[in-house]
Amino acid sequence: MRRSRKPIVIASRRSLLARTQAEMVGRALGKLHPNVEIQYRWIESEGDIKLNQSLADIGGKGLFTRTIESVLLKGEADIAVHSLKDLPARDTPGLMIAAVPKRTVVNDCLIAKDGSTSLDQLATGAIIGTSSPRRASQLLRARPDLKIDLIRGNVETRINKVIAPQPNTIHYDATLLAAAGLRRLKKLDLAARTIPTDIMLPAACQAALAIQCRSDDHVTLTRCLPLNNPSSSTAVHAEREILAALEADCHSAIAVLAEPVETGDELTKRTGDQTYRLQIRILSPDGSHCLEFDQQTKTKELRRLIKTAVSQLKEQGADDLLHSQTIGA
Ligand SMILES: NCc1[nH]cc(CCC(=O)O)c1CC(=O)O
Repeated sequence: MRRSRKPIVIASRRSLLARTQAEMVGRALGKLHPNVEIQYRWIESEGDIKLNQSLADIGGKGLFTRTIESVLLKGEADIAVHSLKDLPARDTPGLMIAAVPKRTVVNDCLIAKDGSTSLDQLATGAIIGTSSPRRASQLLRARPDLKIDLIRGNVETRINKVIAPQPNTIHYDATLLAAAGLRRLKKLDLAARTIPTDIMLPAACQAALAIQCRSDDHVTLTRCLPLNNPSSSTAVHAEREILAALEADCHSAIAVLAEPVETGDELTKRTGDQTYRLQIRILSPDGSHCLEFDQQTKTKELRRLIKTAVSQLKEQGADDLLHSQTIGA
């Protein structure tokens, strides 16, 4: 086959999950543009190098993504593929999200050494490895007896730290991981152990991928556009708007989920007049205080609902909860 057009260079982290995701996007782009060569640039991010420290301590959310973003800004790649939940809520100047592919299962999964598949099966005082304030506070809200211990490393490392620990290392009874990542890594038995969202609401943008490019690169933008799923995109942009408006950071125990509600109604599908359910949960580190928002609206009213949610949560004291110190700090 003749490959005459400018190649598409995709930048991504080197971790197995990041690589798998980048290759999923690469394959989809290859199918759309059979005459365009797809190349990859695998990049070591700061977050992957400083694995023994808490994410919150070493620079927070942007850590995994900013090295890759700088490669993109320098023109050394055309596209970056990220887990959208790892991207800061506001776009880096000069870059934009060109497409959000269809989002898969949003839940977290319980990975327990004894095979427990729900929180109530865990032994009293079980030690749960997580460095996520969101997961820790919701765990403690459901089960105040649990002990939380910091855990870091990529997905495979964390599974091994629980299931097959090295001698003389910290013992963990369980950890929580996103089902979406486990599925992409083909760990389907573990991905089946989902926790319902009424107990464990996911992080904003969990399970969604971001295909990012330079805002002025119209060729690449146009090439990526067919990979965009409009309802997943609307949902995650709503979630990012909420994080930005609340100025949530990596210390914040906040969960946000905007979900298209299945009405099954043909007219709704045709007119795109989709209903979204917006859920927000903000907690104190120990889970004893919890602010919640849960309402539905149509696409065209979503902006207004976000504003209502943000002002309501702020009135109820969200700022104090969001900026109090949590585990890992
Ligand atoms: N911060 C790590 C990270 N970023 C995205 C995912 C999972 C995949 C996703 O949410 O798309 C994970 C691991 C995890 O939380 O289990």
